[in-house]
Amino acid sequence: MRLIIREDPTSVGDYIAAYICKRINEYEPTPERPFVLGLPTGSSPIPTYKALIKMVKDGKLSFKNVVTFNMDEYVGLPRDHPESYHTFMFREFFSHIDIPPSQVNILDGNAEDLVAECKNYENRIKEHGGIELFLGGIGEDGHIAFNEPGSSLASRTRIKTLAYDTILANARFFNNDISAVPRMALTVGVATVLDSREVVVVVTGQRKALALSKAIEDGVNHLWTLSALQLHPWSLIVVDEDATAELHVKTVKYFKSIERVQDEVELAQQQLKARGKITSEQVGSLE
Ligand SMILES: N[C@@H]1[C@@H](O)[C@H](O)[C@@H](COP(=O)(O)O)O[C@@H]1O
Repeated sequence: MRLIIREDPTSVGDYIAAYICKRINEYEPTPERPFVLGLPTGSSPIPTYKALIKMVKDGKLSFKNVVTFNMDEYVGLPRDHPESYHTFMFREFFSHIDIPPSQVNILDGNAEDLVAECKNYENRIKEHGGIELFLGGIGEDGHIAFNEPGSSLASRTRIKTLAYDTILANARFFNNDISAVPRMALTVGVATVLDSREVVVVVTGQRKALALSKAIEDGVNHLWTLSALQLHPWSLIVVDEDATAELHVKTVKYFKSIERVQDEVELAQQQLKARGKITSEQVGSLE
């Protein structure tokens, strides 16, 4: 696992957007071999989406050959509700980039058969050859997607009842009316995220500091589902200074030092690639 620390949420967004841009461009996606990208909602990824939109507008990046899978969706909220994750994703991102809407996958929280909807979603991901890079966010209780505390670390896409903490946290999007927050959601599972070839997680703000320390300084634990990332061979968490408030100084120093080494390794790999010694797929990463 790597941890990248940046000054504020805007710099975090810029870093992640540049990272995703690089990955997509290196992959050289085509209609036959699209780049499969997992995406989150929430306020934390908004600076990333803004930076990605700018890259598309500046002609540095295209989503024409990208297929996306969103992490989660509320159950029972009309698709055109301002707080549905469908609405969120088109408002904050998809409407501003060049992705064909047919390449966007978002769970349908109004499906007649929710269990079948979840099963089909997993199958669709498999049919696309799995997710290349899953971008995620976390809740204050350390949940990734809607994998609330106590979720199985082997979980797959399914229906979840939201934890009271999450309902309280998300009430801010529903005029602070707790009763308006849906009680259930469809969400990819922890194992669905872990199956992705690469996972990048955005964590910003002091209110996420405890979750971050539990996820990276304590052991793998289903009460802090982000901690499952410790089992992933290629994961990256990008945080702002506020989110590091609960980390040990030693932890922060360690991760800052490996960022420098990572840069050197990446440069050496790019040089090998430029000299035709390795392919794009072989350009590795340091864990
Ligand atoms: N289901 C979503 C999560 O996927 C998201 O990570 C979290 C964080 O939201 P924010 O970034 O607004 O703190 O919100 C919801 O709970």
